[in-house]
Amino acid sequence: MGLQQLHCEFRYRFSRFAACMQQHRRQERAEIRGAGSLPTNKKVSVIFVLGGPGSGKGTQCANIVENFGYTHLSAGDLLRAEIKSGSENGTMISNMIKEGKIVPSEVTIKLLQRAIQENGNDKFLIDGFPRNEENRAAFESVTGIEPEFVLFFDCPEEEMERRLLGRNQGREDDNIDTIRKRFKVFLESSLPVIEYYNSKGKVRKIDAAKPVGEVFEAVKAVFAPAVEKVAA
Ligand SMILES: Nc1ncnc2c1ncn2[C@@H]1O[C@H](COP(=O)(O)OP(=O)(O)OP(=O)(O)O)[C@@H](O)[C@H]1O
Ligand SMILES: Nc1ccn([C@@H]2O[C@H](COP(=O)(O)O)[C@@H](O)[C@H]2O)c(=O)n1
Repeated sequence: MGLQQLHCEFRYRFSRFAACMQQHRRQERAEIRGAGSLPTNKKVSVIFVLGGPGSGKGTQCANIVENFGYTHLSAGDLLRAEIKSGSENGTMISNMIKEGKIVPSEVTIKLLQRAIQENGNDKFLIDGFPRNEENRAAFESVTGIEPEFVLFFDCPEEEMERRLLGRNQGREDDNIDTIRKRFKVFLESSLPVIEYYNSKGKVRKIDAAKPVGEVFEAVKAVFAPAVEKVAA
């Protein structure tokens, strides 16, 4: 075999190998979707709601739901419900939450997938997710969903600490030791995700240190133009 023939043969074999790999990866992604009973063809619009612990995400999500027709999915609430349900992952999740650590993405994503699938709405506020780069990349590759934008509640630590210590909802992670751990995780793992979306022009930053009503005025200004566009 001449050198040129050898080169052609190599190129042919390599292109077959590359096509094979591509097909394998496509199949793998489809299988993961199926395994999570994910909406394979449900078209949804998603907004990620991010911010430090106690920045007021849940409070503002309730206002957005009431005014703009979204469904609120809190990753933390779904994890707490999973513990209560007696799931085999319950003890692991409970230990992670007590330590302020981030639960493995596959667990949280399955819960989010199920909640999206079971809900009749097609507009979701996903609160407290993605919490780190692994959450972000896994969600995108498993669901193929990209957020419309990220609503970021920016609040100083002292104010968040004051709010969490006064929340009084019996949460096991609202104690000073766990709160400090959660702040550390937010700074080290969650802020980089917000920076990632910021570099793509997707972050809508809200000054969350103000009173609830004033924060919601700023939130409305983010949502209202989108609603006006649909109505026009
Ligand atoms: N703008 C605000 N001013 C004062 N208190 C607030 C404000 N927003 C929320 N709060 C109060 O602060 C506490 C934390 O708020 P919320 O639960 O909405 O925060 P969060 O960001 O969802 O917290 P987490 O991430 O821990 O779930 C609650 O007791 C809430 O009533
Ligand atoms: N994507 C997530 C979201 C939450 N957690 C764990 O739940 C705790 C409470 O979350 P809140 O949003 O309700 O404050 C959080 O500290 C994590 O332990 C998670 O692992 N992954």
